[in-house]
Amino acid sequence: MALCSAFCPRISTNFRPKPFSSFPSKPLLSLSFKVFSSQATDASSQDKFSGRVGFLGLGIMGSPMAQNLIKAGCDVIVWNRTKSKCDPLISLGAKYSSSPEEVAANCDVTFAMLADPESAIDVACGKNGAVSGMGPGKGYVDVSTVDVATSKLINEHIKARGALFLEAPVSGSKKPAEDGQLIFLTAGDRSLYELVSPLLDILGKSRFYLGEVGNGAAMKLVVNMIMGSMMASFSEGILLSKKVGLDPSVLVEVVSQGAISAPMYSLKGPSMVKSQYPTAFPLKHQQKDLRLALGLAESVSQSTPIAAAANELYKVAKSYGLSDEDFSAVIEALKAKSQDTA
Ligand SMILES: NC(=O)C1=CN([C@@H]2O[C@H](COP(=O)(O)OP(=O)(O)OC[C@H]3O[C@@H](n4cnc5c(N)ncnc54)[C@H](OP(=O)(O)O)[C@@H]3O)[C@@H](O)[C@H]2O)C=CC1
Ligand SMILES: O=CC(=O)O
Repeated sequence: MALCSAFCPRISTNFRPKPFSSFPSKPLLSLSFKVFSSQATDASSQDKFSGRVGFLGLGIMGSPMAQNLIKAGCDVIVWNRTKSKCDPLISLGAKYSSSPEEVAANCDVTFAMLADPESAIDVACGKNGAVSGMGPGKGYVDVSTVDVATSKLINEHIKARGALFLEAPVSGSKKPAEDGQLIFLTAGDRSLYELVSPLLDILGKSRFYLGEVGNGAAMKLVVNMIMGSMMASFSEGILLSKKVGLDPSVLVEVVSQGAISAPMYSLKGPSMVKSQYPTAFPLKHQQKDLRLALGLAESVSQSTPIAAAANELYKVAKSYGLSDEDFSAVIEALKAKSQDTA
C-alpha cells in the first residue's frame, strides 16, 4: 500500500517549552531531544522542542497558529508579505525578519502557511526565499495545502541545501487553528517529524505520518475534494427544501440528528440559511483544492464526476465575486443559477 499510515494521537496537553532567554542558538539537529513517545503520559517524560521557530504566512490560519506557538512559550520569528499582519504577533513577543530567507537563516525550524502552490513555491524558492536561508541542521515544515508536484519541488530545493523537509497540511479551519485542534497530515523526513511533534501537538489534536513526500498533500486534497462536494450537495438541499415550502432551518436540524450528520453542516447551516458567510475557509481556496484534487485524479485516471461538478459550481461562485467569502457561499452560485434559468 502506498500510503503507510502511522496514527499518533495527541498526547501532550502540558508541554512547557523553555523560556525565550534560555533558547540555545546552536543548530537544531545538534540539540538534544527525545523522540516523542506515544507511551508518555507526563511532562517529565515528554520531549521538549527548544529551538527557534520561524513562521511564514500569517493569514486566517497562519496567524492563530503562530500565536499559539508564542503563547506556548516558543521563540518565534515571523514574516508575512503584508507586513502589518505581523504586528499583533510582534505585540505578543514574536520577532520579525524582513524576508523568508532571513527567517530561515535565524531559525532552527521554519513553518510556512501560504495560499496556494504558486505562493508556496515563491516564498520557499523565489528571490530571498526560505531555501536561501536553509542549511544542514535546519528544517522546513510546509503546512500549506498544495499539490504533490509542488511539495516535491520544495522538498528538492530544501534537500539541495542539506536541510530536512516535512509537508504537513492541516485539516481543520479557523476555529480549530485558534483552539489548537488541527489535524496534521505529514510526510517527508521522519526525523524532522519526530523533532517537531511537540510543536504539532501545540497546534493540533492529532497527527498522521504518511511516509514519502506527496502523500500528505494527496491525503489533504482527497479530504478537501470530499468536503467541497459535501458543501455543494448541502447547498442544493437547503435551496430545494426552501423551494418546496419546507423550513431550511428544520432541514439543518434533521440532518444534524441523522447518519449524514457532520459538524460542518451544523456549523455552517444556520448562517447559510440566513445568507451569511463569515469567512473561515475562503471559497477561492476550496476551489483551488478541488482543482488540484481533479489534477490528482487525472494523474491516475480516476473518475471523479461529483468533484468535477462541484468544482464548476465554485468557479461560478468565484465569477460572482465570492472568492473571499466563506466556501459555504457556494450556495449563492446555485441561487444565481436558478434565477438565470427561471
Ligand atoms: N482557512 C482555512 O480554513 C484553511 C486553510 N487551509 C489552507 O491553508 C493555506 C492558507 O489558508 P488561509 O490562511 O485561510 O489563507 P489566507 O488567504 O488567509 O492567507 C494566505 C497567506 O498566503 C500569503 N500569500 C498569498 N500569496 C502570496 C505570495 N504571492 N507571496 C507571499 N505570500 C503570499 C498571504 O499573504 P498576505 O497577507 O500578504 O496576503 C497570507 O499570509 C491555504 O493553502 C489553504 O488552502 C487549510 C486548512 C483550513
Ligand atoms: O482546508 C480546509 C479545512 O477546513 O480543512
